[in-house]
Amino acid sequence: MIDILAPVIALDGPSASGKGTVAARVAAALEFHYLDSGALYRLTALAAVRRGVLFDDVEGLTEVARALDASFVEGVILLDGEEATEAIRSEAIGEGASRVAALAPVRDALLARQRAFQRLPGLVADGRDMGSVVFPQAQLKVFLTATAEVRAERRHKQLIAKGEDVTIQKILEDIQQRDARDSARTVAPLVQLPDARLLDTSAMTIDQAVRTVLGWWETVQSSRP
Ligand SMILES: Nc1ncnc2c1ncn2[C@@H]1O[C@H](COP(=O)(O)OP(=O)(O)OP(=O)(O)O)[C@@H](O)[C@H]1O
Ligand SMILES: Nc1ccn([C@H]2C[C@H](O)[C@@H](COP(=O)(O)O)O2)c(=O)n1
Repeated sequence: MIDILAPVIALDGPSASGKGTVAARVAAALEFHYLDSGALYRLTALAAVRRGVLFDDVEGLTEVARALDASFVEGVILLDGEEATEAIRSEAIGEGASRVAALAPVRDALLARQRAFQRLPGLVADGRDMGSVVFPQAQLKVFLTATAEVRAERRHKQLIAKGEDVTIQKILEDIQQRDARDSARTVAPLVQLPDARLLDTSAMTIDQAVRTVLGWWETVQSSRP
């Protein structure tokens, strides 16, 4: 059951900005639940590919999202009962996720599933519309970003470590294309909300970013009546 009293920290930001890494660490430090909302769009894209549903088939994609058999168990992501943790991280599935995420009926189909993560003692949620649509009542909203060049470098390191052969230039182009699509779409676009705090991690370590969010959370906590 959803616990609407459970506090929410919403972290939104562009691709490869580090939101997932920071959100997971903040959640671990506070012993809060963690929602990786991008994983749901990636799972929808992967399930669509596996079922032969095309990315321009809105009805088909909506049905895939509605019927998504996905679970998150201690960092392991299952799709149809099989591990999909790594499979959803490919650049191709990221691209597909960005396309399915632009469809309003797909987003609607995934909304209740995301809100069900709001449980005591609290939730840290990362994505593009955590603070605007899914948890507009979040006690702390953060817009976490970094320059496209820094993000491309970070993603490049990540992919090289996984043995993928890809150039920084290609990653930078993909990131810029995805930023444009995620920000320009009409439904739930990626924007920095007026009530979100800006965290530019271009020149920060992961630890510094995590400490900043935890510091902001303490401030929010201490100013609550
Ligand atoms: N402040 C930082 N300094 C250096 N590397 C970082 C920093 N933050 C994140 N990283 C690294 O950048 C890479 C991308 O981070 P992460 O996957 O958390 O980004 P993301 O915003 O969740 O991406 P996506 O939106 O594509 O899921 C990871 O390898 C992570 O370790
Ligand atoms: N709340 C969200 C989360 C993700 N998306 C889209 C945008 C991305 O292109 C794609 C994959 O997300 P990532 O794993 O890179 O965070 O899903 C969205 O529209 N809304």
